[in-house]
Amino acid sequence: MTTTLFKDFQFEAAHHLPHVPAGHKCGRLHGHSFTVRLEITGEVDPHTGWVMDFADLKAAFNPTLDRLDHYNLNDIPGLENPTSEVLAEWIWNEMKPTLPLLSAVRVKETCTAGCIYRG
Ligand SMILES: Nc1nc2c(c(=O)[nH]1)N=C([C@H](O)[C@H](O)COP(=O)(O)OP(=O)(O)OP(=O)(O)O)CN2
Ligand SMILES: [Zn+2]
Repeated sequence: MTTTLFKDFQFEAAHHLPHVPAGHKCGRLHGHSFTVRLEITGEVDPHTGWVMDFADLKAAFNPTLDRLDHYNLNDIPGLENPTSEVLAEWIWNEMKPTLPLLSAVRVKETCTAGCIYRG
């Protein structure tokens, strides 16, 4: 039976959305405390009792997190239109090669808004 585990990460970043209608609040430069949840789905190893070590998940994501934290997301190649949807897919594409068990990326911009990308 498969099990899904997750780990949450937080980073601060600025962005604006270049394709919103004129006057839309998100066309202006502003910032968020973003939350990213990585989900990993796989078999629980009967010896270790885990799908993978949370510490290994953290170590795998840290280089990507460092590329996002305290940057203007619009300046990062691939994030010129940094909606939650685009960011979630971008993180998936960054992480899937090193985390083959990755099953979902959740991005939250605010306490009440976000999205989930499942590949
Ligand atoms: N589908 C999407 N819609 C919006 C995105 C997005 O990434 N995908 N992003 C934004 C803005 O980045 C905005 O900063 C966040 O939107 P919103 O939830 O409206 O922010 P508020 O904190 O102002 O929300 P309230 O609940 O109204 O206080 C916009 N839309
Ligand atoms: Zn925003």
